[in-house]
Amino acid sequence: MLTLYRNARLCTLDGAYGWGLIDEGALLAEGDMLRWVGPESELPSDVVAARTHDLGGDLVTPGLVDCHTHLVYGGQRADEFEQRLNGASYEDIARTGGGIRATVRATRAASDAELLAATRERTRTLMHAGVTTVEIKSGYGLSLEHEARCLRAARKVGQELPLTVRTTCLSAHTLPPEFEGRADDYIDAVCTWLPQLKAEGLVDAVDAFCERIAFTPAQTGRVFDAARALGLPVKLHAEQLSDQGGAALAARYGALSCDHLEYLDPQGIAAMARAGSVAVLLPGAFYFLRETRLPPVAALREAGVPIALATDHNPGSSPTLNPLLMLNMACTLFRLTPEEALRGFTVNGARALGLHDRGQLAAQQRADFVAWPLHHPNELSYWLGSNPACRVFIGGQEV
Ligand SMILES: N=CN[C@@H](CCC(=O)O)C(=O)O
Ligand SMILES: [Zn+2]
Repeated sequence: MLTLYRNARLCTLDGAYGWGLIDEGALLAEGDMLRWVGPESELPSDVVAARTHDLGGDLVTPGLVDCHTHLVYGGQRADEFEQRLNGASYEDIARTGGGIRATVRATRAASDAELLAATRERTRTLMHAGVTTVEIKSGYGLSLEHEARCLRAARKVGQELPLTVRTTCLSAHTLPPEFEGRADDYIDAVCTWLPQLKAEGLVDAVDAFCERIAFTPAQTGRVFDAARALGLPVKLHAEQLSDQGGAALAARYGALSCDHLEYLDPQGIAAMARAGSVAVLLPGAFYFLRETRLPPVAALREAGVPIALATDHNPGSSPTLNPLLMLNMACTLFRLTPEEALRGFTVNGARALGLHDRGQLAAQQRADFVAWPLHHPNELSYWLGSNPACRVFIGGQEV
């Protein structure tokens, strides 16, 4: 059954460059896939659509892809925000039992129902802001039982809501207190959990935090070996607070993406370019932690590394559910162009998840799109902190 969506100003992002604007455009979908995209005047004359939607002249973009989030957690960390404003650093707080470990305590204390309800609410907020595909990481459970609970909550939300949820196992996020002084033993344990979590259908990818306050490159490599043995793709929190050579390591495993990257060096960039890994930049965390070291955007561009953006929603370093604010911050803080920012939150975000059937408006792409009451796509990164009332279509259905 064909459905026609007409009277739209399309921003297709089709091709490698440019907005791909089509005035008075139309989309034709069959089921959840686009079959034809173009000017309404060129719609094939033999098309008989069973249903027609008038999009009222709105700007229509591909659905947003939030490719890096930590949406499953208990509690919040406003107290640490206050501590940092009184002089403590993110690393100081982490080293004294706060930070990720504080959220691990709150997550373990939350019931299954509370975790599910909180995750559902956060995901729903993102969806109504234009997100049609979201990645959700574990990483605040840090035991087999609690990591499984977090990943189940993410999977359940993907079954309950119409958007696509991709799950990532981030058990190597930080060392849980019961393994204090035994980081290698903890990594051994994580490597034994992965087959069980995968067997339950809970894991689409594997991630780790390679950093002074988390795991070494050698420990990260062991997690990646275990992922590779299971045929699972990897991603990495790399070079956020220091240069550990994490991106180059991840690239050797063909990583889908390396994320954060403020301290990425030229060797890391070259390795990512060779491996085809996406650079996921996270302006929310950069802003919220008041980082000063900028990710090497110009060098990434020059090397042809695709750049994606994400909210990185988490309670410690990026407590935002506002994708358009991330577009604005990527432009103002990282000097991305508005077009690069939108590509980062659509087609390149999809690539960072290994998905090639979404992120552009073109035939054979999913019918995931957003109708915005705006005239030009550069406004998506312009209206600072406000969210235009958008209409979100996932698989051709308005949500
Ligand atoms: N960098 C590591 N992980 C998260 C923050 C975790 C936290 O502070 O709770 C991030 O992506 O920013
Ligand atoms: Zn993260």
